[in-house]
Amino acid sequence: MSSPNSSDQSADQRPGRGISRRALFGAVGVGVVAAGAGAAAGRLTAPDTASSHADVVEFRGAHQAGIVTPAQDRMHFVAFDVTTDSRDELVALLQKWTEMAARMTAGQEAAADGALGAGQYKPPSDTGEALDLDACQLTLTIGFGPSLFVKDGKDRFGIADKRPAVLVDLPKFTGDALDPARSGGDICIQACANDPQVAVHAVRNLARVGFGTVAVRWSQLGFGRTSSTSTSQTTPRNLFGFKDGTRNIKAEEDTAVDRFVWVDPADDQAWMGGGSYLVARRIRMLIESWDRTVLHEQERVIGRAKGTGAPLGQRDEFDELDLDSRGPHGPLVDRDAHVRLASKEELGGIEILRRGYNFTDGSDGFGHLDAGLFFIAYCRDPQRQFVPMQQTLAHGDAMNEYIKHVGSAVFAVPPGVEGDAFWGSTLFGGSLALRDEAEK
Ligand SMILES: C=CC1=C(C)c2cc3[nH]c(cc4nc(cc5[nH]c(cc1n2)c(C)c5CCC(=O)O)C(CCC(=O)O)=C4C)c(C)c3C=C
Ligand SMILES: [Fe+2]
Repeated sequence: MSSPNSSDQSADQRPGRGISRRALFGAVGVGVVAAGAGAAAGRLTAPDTASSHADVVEFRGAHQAGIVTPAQDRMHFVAFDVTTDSRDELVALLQKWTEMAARMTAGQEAAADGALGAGQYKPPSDTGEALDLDACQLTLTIGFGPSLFVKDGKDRFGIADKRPAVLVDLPKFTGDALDPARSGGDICIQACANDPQVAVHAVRNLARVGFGTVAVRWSQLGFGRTSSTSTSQTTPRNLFGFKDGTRNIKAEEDTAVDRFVWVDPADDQAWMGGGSYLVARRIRMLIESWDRTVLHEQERVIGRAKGTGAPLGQRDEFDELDLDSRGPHGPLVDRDAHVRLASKEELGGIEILRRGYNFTDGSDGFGHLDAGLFFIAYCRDPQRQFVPMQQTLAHGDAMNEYIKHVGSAVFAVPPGVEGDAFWGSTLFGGSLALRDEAEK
């Protein structure tokens, strides 16, 4: 597996990277800035390292960052509709976005001297709310939805024959209560960072320059990662209070990552080689019902102990999940327990990489919290991995009494950008250098 894009150098120290936003406005000790930024932003869960606000995650690489790179604490996810019919305009935006993303993930303004440099009589080309903040491990990950390729039977941008066969809308699952206004989209961008303001700043600036070419269809803020994607991370908890991500695929598991996450160029469409597929599900958690449920039932539903995260009948979090273990009253892990039905042992060996976030979006007007899990999965083939897994859960999961799927989307996530490539250049052709040449 190639390098997972990770770097612990701060943006200020990186050679040839230009000046970071924070360095521009005066250097303060990193620890001070990190503590201040986290406190001001009301961070709810502790990051794994003290320096996680200053850290830069390398933008360029064989794979996009934000997939197997360590999951950050906050997320802003956005889905766009493309509003132009012009392929050239779309490609120009993807090129512009790539340059902005490379800058912002390095802790720089969206454009050089963007917030103040254009003077008093022009709108700034950086909105400014991240001026004093570090990179905060910002990652920006782009994906293309099925409707970008073909919509209402129309080949919108001359790429219909490049649509991978597995990139189709997900089937309706039993119990789905999907809101079309929170589903689908032509393009998605997943922004993750250890400070919410950094993630929101990135999405806002990308949406701002997209005006006239794309329009925001829906977006979701998330806090408190609900998975670990690296063995260096502790397992966080979801809003049911359970450790979530214990048995997730970890970046260090090269064989599993190659088998279940990265698309092989020979799979179908060569332009997707080194990419992945992203499945997003907005899952409401019926918190009030859950909170009236006794601990024994909560643990039976999940199949793990709430305190330690250990499989029922075991002692420690990472003890083996033994689905054959039995007690005096039957299987220790119930037949409809979530972890049993979602396990590779029950699903013919299938696995996915989970990278979701908790959300709370106020209340629903009926006295309930609008809270839940913004579930994100990365997989090599959504039809052979996510779909059968979700079909099994939708039919039999004991957890269904306490959750409702209300949003859904699937996107093809192209490989990473290397050299003068741009987001989507393997799909559309061309390079940043060619564009610069043409503009001369
Ligand atoms: C289709 C895939 C999955 C959906 C949707 C899903 C929703 C969901 N999960 C939890 C809480 C937990 N899930 C856990 C494990 C787990 N979940 C999935 C898949 C989906 N979950 C998998 C593949 C696994 C691993 C199964 C295994 O091999 O053991 C756990 C246990 C801890 C862990 O291993 O991560 C919890 C807790 C919620 C609350 C939820 C929807 C709101
Ligand atoms: Fe789960």
